[in-house]
Amino acid sequence: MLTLSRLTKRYAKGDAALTDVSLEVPAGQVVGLIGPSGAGKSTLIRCVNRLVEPTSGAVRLGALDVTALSRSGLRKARRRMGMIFQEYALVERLSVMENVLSGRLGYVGFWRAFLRRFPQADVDRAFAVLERVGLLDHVDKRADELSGGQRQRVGIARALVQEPDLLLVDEPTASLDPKTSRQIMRLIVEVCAERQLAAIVNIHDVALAQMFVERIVGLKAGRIVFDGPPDTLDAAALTAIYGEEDWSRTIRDADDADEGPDEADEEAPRAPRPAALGARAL
Ligand SMILES: Nc1ncnc2c1ncn2[C@@H]1O[C@H](COP(=O)(O)OP(=O)(O)OP(=O)(O)O)[C@@H](O)[C@H]1O
Repeated sequence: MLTLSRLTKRYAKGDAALTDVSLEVPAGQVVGLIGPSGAGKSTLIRCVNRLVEPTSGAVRLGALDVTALSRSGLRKARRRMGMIFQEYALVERLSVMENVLSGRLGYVGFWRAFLRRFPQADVDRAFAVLERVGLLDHVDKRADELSGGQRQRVGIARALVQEPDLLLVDEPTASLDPKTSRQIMRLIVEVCAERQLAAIVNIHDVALAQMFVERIVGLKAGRIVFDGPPDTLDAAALTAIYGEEDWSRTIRDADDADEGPDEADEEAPRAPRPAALGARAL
């Protein structure tokens, strides 16, 4: 369980980017974080692993108070938090396998990492995650020989090889075509279910989020203004998040929601809709 309690971030000279954000994400749940540009989505994700230091409030992962950790404690805690980026953040001249193994750097000593002598158990783990993301045939390819979708699969494998409890995902599909975007979202949701990972996915594409995640959180000007299942994200909620607009073409109505994505061979996992997770009017 990831717990954010009254998380606030005020950048130097800036207004508050996050104000009193409280959120609980249980193991296995994928939250789609939506909101207009500048709403604080990236700041929120980065405050969780303290790439950005929160000004106040607390982040807990299970029983661990991440906000109270020293530098060395934080290094260890970050092993438990996999991060996936929009631009993949791969080392272009390194192979797929080497990029994935870099996810184990938090576990191996400096010299082993420097000499790229990873323990066999790490190599075995890397093969296993590469098989899961469908890249076993590409392990020796250089990262710069891959398509965008394949690169993002490497990014996902690198996060998974850490054996995290939590995935922090920042715009994973922003550089991908619509079909590849669905495949990547599907993969993220599936691996979170398989491994019982909590995840926060920062995503601009509302329809894509609605298609795959079981819970949507809407941020506006650093505050949570919506929290509920995707089929409760109606015109009023979208207006609360983004402002006045004709939302009729954006909203997936209940009938569409039951149909799921259109490719028969790529049925999206039906996100559970826990009865307890009602929309919060905020
Ligand atoms: N390093 C920084 N220094 C000062 N202000 C910042 C910094 N990073 C972000 N901000 C400000 O904090 C606010 C939230 O920014 P953030 O990048 O978290 O929003 P976002 O919702 O992720 O936006 P986008 O969807 O455009 O990526 C914005 O007003 C932004 O200008």
